[in-house]
Amino acid sequence: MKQATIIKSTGSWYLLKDKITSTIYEARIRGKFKKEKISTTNPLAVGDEVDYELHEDGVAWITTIHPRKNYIIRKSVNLSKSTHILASNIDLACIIFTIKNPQTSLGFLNRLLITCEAYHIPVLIVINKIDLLINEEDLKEIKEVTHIYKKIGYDILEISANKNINIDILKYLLKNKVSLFLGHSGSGKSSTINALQPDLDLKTSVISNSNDKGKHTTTFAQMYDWSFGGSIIDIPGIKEFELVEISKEELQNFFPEIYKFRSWCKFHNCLHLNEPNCAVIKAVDEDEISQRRYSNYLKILKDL
Ligand SMILES: Nc1nc2c(ncn2[C@@H]2O[C@H](COP(=O)(O)OP(=O)(O)OP(=O)(O)O)[C@@H](O)[C@H]2O)c(=O)[nH]1
Ligand SMILES: [Zn+2]
Repeated sequence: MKQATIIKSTGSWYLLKDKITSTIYEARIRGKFKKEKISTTNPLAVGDEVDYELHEDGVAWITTIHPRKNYIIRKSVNLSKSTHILASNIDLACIIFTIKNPQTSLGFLNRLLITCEAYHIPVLIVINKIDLLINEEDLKEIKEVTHIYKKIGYDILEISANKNINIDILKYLLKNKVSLFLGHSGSGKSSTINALQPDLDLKTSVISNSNDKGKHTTTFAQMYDWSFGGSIIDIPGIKEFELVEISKEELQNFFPEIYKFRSWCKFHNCLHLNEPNCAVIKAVDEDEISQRRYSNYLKILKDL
């Protein structure tokens, strides 16, 4: 049986890349196979590992899809109740964060982190544009941000895409992994990708939907290989992740440092608001949990 990775998925046809030869084939799945997976509008997503048979006409027929280690979804635009899998089997999400030009709020960073936690995607926080940080205040902020997130256990790397600072280290961290770049508009995702590999040139594939008289265009995710090993999944239109649907009770599970202390709270259903004998509030008072993170937890909790 031949094995491959899906590198492009439009819902009706796919591109896959053979695991051994790296040959790319147009691929299809049988109708029966499709119907078994009714909960999503697309049975196969970029990143999926599959088995296939190559037919004489050069078309690869997908026979099996391997279990996904993780995936990200988006609510379908047309069918509000169903979901659409955007990508799967992601090894690393690179969150591009900036202290200034533009200033990325910690709230925004936290929302991306919560989403990655919920999807079980490992994260690297990349602080870009460090060439701009020259005044005392900026340097203090970068030190504090680094301290807060390192203490929780997140990996952090300072870079400058434009001044080529630490790009070699980033390359090393991305090598042989399937990654995803997330961040605010203007944070420097494209610049960073360009610094890593100038000739990569992510092309946004726009395909018009023939049922819609060509008016409607849809963009699809696609996987591109790095020349240094590994690949990046480009998902047009997900400049920023939306917060996944989570309940008030679940939120704390996605703040690793709150999750760590919760079992010592007096009440098993403690939300760490103002309950008596709350181990999380105590940890905040003792500076074991960052006040800024905790405040943001409360804010997100309130908004849920
Ligand atoms: N000073 C400085 N500017 C940078 C750096 N990286 C990116 N920029 C600038 O920031 C601006 C935005 O960079 P982009 O790479 O387009 O940002 P993006 O995240 O891809 O933005 P969207 O496509 O809107 O999501 C550009 O003017 C870049 O030149 C850096 O390391 N230092
Ligand atoms: Zn508590």
